[in-house]
Amino acid sequence: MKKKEKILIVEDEFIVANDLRLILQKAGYETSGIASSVEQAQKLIDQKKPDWVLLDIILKGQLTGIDLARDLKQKNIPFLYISANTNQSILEKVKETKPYGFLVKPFRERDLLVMLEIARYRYTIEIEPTASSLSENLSIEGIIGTSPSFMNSLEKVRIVAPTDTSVLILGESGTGKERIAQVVHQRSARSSKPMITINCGALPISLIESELFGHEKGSFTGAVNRRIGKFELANQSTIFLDEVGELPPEVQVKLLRVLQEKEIERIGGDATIKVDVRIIAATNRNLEKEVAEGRFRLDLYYRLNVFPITLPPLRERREDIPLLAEYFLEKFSAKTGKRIDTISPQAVNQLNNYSWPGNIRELEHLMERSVLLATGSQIEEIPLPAVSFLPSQEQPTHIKTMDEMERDHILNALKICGGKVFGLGGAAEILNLPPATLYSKMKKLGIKQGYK
Ligand SMILES: Nc1ncnc2c1ncn2[C@@H]1O[C@H](COP(=O)(O)OP(=O)(O)OP(=O)(O)O)[C@@H](O)[C@H]1O
Repeated sequence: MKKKEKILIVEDEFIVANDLRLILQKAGYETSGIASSVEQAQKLIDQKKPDWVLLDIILKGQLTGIDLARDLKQKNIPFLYISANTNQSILEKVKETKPYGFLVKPFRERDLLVMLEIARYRYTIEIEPTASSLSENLSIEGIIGTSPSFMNSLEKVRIVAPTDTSVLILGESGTGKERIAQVVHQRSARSSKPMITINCGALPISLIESELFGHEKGSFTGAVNRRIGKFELANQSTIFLDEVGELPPEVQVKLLRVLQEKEIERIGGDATIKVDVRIIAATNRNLEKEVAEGRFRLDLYYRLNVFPITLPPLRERREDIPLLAEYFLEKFSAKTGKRIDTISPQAVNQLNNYSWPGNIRELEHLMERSVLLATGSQIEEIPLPAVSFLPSQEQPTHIKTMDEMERDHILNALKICGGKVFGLGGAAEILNLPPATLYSKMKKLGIKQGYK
């Protein structure tokens, strides 16, 4: 070993912790101390900056080793679990944190040292490519995310971007469709000209046509000047048709004609104008359903759906939440001049447990608000909207009593947790309540256990 690596032991059983310390020291490692709770560990991490962390799962206090692992991931400190707890639901959570290993207690000295050696080897060979692929994502396009589902979409972007093929970007609101459209354009031979964007859902029908194709002076009341439409402006560049699913049928026909003929006519004009435009369209609607229900033309759907790219909702790429949160934290602390560099484990917990109906945009706004509200150097709490826990049909129509509110809130937490009350991923955890308190509240409010 060239330099003595510093290892922090996070373990609440003193005898095991001390044993670990002796084994490590004998093998030539330096120990950065012993912590028996997440809070204590965080202090030691800030003070001693360990190279590795050995992590037990159940610790003193409310937070577990898995909560700390999420924090370590953000700080890029590698870790290994040492625990007797091998219950399947815990292992699932453990896997999500991507540890460098898991040692089952009780263990022999040799088991620990071999696991550590392999983990250190893996870390040194992995850290390089990980850092460079991340920095490529960050610095070239400002696109954050390394989850498999998102990487899959990015791979499609890389393949289609340099071609002239039409692209259809699908995904819920706020998943980054416009951002990805920009990347497609920037990575194409058309990038020297700006991409022209039109939001098909934001214009009254009477204006869309003249927005898209332009009009001649005097062609209708109010057309006091000639106007160049977006298609003409996008000549030799890319046009981004956002919310294409909102286009009214009359305009769908005209759009189809442009795509087929590659020429436009300004309203009130008689000349046809050749245009060379690459099409990127996006929608958060299910276009197949729109076609089936007669709201979207099948022939236009075929024209647009040449190369579909679906962006996953944030709740299906949860691994990316901490990365994105950190990215926005940096962005907004730089913007406001506030020095905020960490997110508390409680707040990380909130981020990880929320359903993100507004996807990346919602996360971006919440991080901006959190930065504005923060008073110290850490984000303590994320101001999540309370009502989004309520399914829309249960939105309050009368003023509820506090008991009713509490009952609804607990029922919703239970629903999200699949009826699980205590333990990891249980309602007590996401409500930040001791299980006994939650049980007594449930009893008082008449909520039966086993509710799903
Ligand atoms: N991968 C990403 N990394 C960093 N920021 C992102 C990423 N994807 C999206 N964003 C940011 O999230 C916000 C929402 O993205 P965008 O407007 O592209 O979503 P959208 O799917 O087009 O939304 P809508 O359907 O509501 O128009 C933007 O501020 C964008 O810059």
